[in-house]
Amino acid sequence: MSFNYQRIIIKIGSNVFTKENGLPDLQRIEHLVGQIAAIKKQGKEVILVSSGAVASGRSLITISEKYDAIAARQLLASIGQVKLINTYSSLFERFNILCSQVLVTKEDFRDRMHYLNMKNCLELLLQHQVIPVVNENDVVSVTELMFTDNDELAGLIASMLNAQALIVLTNVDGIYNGDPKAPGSTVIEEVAGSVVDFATFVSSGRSQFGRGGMITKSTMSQKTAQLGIAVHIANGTRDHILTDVLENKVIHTRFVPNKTASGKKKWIAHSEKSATGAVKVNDGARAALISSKATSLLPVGIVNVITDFKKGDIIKLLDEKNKLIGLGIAEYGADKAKERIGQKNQKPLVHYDYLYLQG
Ligand SMILES: Nc1ncnc2c1ncn2[C@@H]1O[C@H](COP(=O)(O)OP(=O)(O)O)[C@@H](O)[C@H]1O
Ligand SMILES: N[C@@H](CCC(=O)OP(=O)(O)O)C(=O)O
Repeated sequence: MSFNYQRIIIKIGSNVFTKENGLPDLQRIEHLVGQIAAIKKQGKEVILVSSGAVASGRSLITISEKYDAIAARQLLASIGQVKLINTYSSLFERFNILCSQVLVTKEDFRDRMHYLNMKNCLELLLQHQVIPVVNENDVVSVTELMFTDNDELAGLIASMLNAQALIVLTNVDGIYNGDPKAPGSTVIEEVAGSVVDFATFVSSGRSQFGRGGMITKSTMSQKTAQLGIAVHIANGTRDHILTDVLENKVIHTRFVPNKTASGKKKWIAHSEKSATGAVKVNDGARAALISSKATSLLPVGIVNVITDFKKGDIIKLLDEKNKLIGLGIAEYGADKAKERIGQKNQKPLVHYDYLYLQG
């Protein structure tokens, strides 16, 4: 059985982009671009999230050791991103495909305006048959402003664009049930349903040029799959890997997407700690929500926005006595919710399918 996804995010990790000597692996990149072009020619939409700015910078300049790691990374990435995008651009050109550069920061996912600008631009690029090449803006993202790594960024892009699948290419065959190098460790081929604690068998160590390691891949993949997006973790250093993953012909790890609304609710139920915003609802809304009828939270029943949030965030629903009634995914951000407080005939703030009510 092959996977017939229409919108696919492909993430190329530092370790796939880079050779052992820290320089870009141009042959590998060329081979991957050929496969992406073939996928695109089938009428599918592809968004590429690619690491490699620092590695590309390293191939162009040597910098003195007197600079600290942060300054060195900024400098290398700033120089290297030009080379990275030029490399992709000239390789895609061979297939008459246009690609574009999209550099983002963590802040762009927190700020609603930035979020919508980014989403609208990516949609527009896809409508114009362009392959967006996304990377973190390493020049401005330093220390706490940074994504854990580009896996986190790829997961956010996948849910923002409602992709069917995210393929994460790394330098191992998938997630192993122990140390990948230890004899007897095997690749976990399928992760479905209940939440798995990967920390028990995935070590926090990362490979030579990676940033987050396999733990962030596992956490991000579980979250993304719970939102209904399939995640495949596969070995990008193997030939024909993308076509083989899509044809289900190669061993790798697949996180089965949660297709049921109840599964999504289950995931939301575990997400109280990640809830960013909170709204207070009136007694009428409370009664409607906890009744046996499937009811969404409408602005007419909202009394107050207590803490701000953006579209897609998990928010807490509190009653008039500040008791937690449930959690849900916001269909729009706090600004719009505030404008609509108490108004009739408005779009639900939380759709029933994305609403979990405390028992
Ligand atoms: N249980 C495990 N299964 C697979 N890889 C693991 C595991 N534990 C640790 N790793 C390490 O995670 C690395 C991949 O993550 P990372 O360094 O972030 O790569 P990338 O740059 O491709 O994102 C592997 O090279 C491997 O050494
Ligand atoms: N943005 C950086 C890469 C960040 C990073 O290392 O991410 P990852 O490949 O996921 O470990 C770059 O382009 O060099």
